[in-house]
Amino acid sequence: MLGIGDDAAVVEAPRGESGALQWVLAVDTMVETVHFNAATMAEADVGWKALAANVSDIAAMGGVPRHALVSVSVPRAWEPARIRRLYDGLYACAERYGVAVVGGDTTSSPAQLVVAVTVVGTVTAGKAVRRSGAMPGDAVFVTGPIGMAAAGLHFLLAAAGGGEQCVPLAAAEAAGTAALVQAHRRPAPSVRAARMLAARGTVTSLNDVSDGLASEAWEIAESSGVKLALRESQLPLSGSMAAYARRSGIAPLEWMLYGGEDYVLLGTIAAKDAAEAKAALAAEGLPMYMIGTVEEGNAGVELIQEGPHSGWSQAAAKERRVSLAKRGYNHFE
Ligand SMILES: Nc1ncnc2c1ncn2[C@@H]1O[C@H](COP(=O)(O)OP(=O)(O)OP(=O)(O)O)[C@@H](O)[C@H]1O
Ligand SMILES: Cc1ncc(C[n+]2csc(CCOP(=O)(O)O)c2C)c(N)n1
Ligand SMILES: [Mg+2]
Ligand SMILES: [Mg+2]
Ligand SMILES: [Mg+2]
Repeated sequence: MLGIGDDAAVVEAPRGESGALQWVLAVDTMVETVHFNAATMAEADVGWKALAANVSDIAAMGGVPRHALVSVSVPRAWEPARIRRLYDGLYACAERYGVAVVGGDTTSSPAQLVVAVTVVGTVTAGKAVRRSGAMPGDAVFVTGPIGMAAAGLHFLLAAAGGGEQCVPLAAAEAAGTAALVQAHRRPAPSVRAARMLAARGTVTSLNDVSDGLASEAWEIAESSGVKLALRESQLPLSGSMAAYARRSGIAPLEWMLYGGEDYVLLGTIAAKDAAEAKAALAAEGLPMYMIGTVEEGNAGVELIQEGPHSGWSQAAAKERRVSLAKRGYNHFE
């Protein structure tokens, strides 16, 4: 009802077509040197990703993102054109996901750029999907490949060589890493997939992958009081990521489990609906990868690896289980 221009925005309380709605609220912040630097992201990418990370949290509740408030703290030295470009990217994301930017705040910053976005969404009353509903027997799934964003970051930092120039996409195209760089700069949260899955009523938990698959799996495991057993061979491995990992001498599994910033959804679904849900999403061109199962037991995450492998004990020749560390991106380590 009232957007930018007054002390606060006014929005109509939502009324659902088939019943009451509830608000879904989230905020996430991006800080220069922590979440990006001059080499890894152009201004427009920062704007896109700051909103996308929030849209992803709304998706992870099974909600629809609707309004955003954008707080920017801008270094004094910035040309106005730079902040305009940041907003071009932010508005491109807003348009893509049907979000109305209804306000925000602007301050100077002594040195670094900080962007904090608050998103308001809605969900059918009582239908928000929590992290706590996973049940033994459920199937575990993700809605997209993982590890690509971390691989993209690795490429960008290497290509920048410590310099301040934003690495052009053409450099990534030449190196065959454009998809990785775009996964890092322009994540595409799974809003449509989440809506479709939540509507089926068989999805028991959801969490978006910001800090890494292992970390998000641990969050579901702890919050649901279950064990998640992930099968390594089922993890969706992007071909370009695997190729770049090989060239860089890095184990792709490290990026897939602990990289983060994928902004795909990790979730659990009643086993009897898994195949049908996957087919329903596929019909809309949306991926859904079954990557494991929920088991009874102490909260934790295990990875099932398939052998044989040199170095494995005889008993573990065919497959073995390893506990995954509760590790991922941590702001204070
Ligand atoms: N400083 C804070 N004050 C109050 N609540 C907070 C604060 N930081 C986080 N929370 C709350 O803790 C919960 C988990 O937050 P967290 O930021 O880990 O979630 P996330 O956005 O999914 O993860 P990420 O920040 O990695 O994207 C949320 O309910 C969030 O609102
Ligand atoms: C220059 C640069 N260095 C490191 C990283 C990696 N990184 C930063 S924050 C984060 C997790 C998500 O953040 P949050 O938990 O705040 O949502 C990750 C994986 C990066 N993106 N850019
Ligand atoms: Mg957060
Ligand atoms: Mg989240
Ligand atoms: Mg988040």
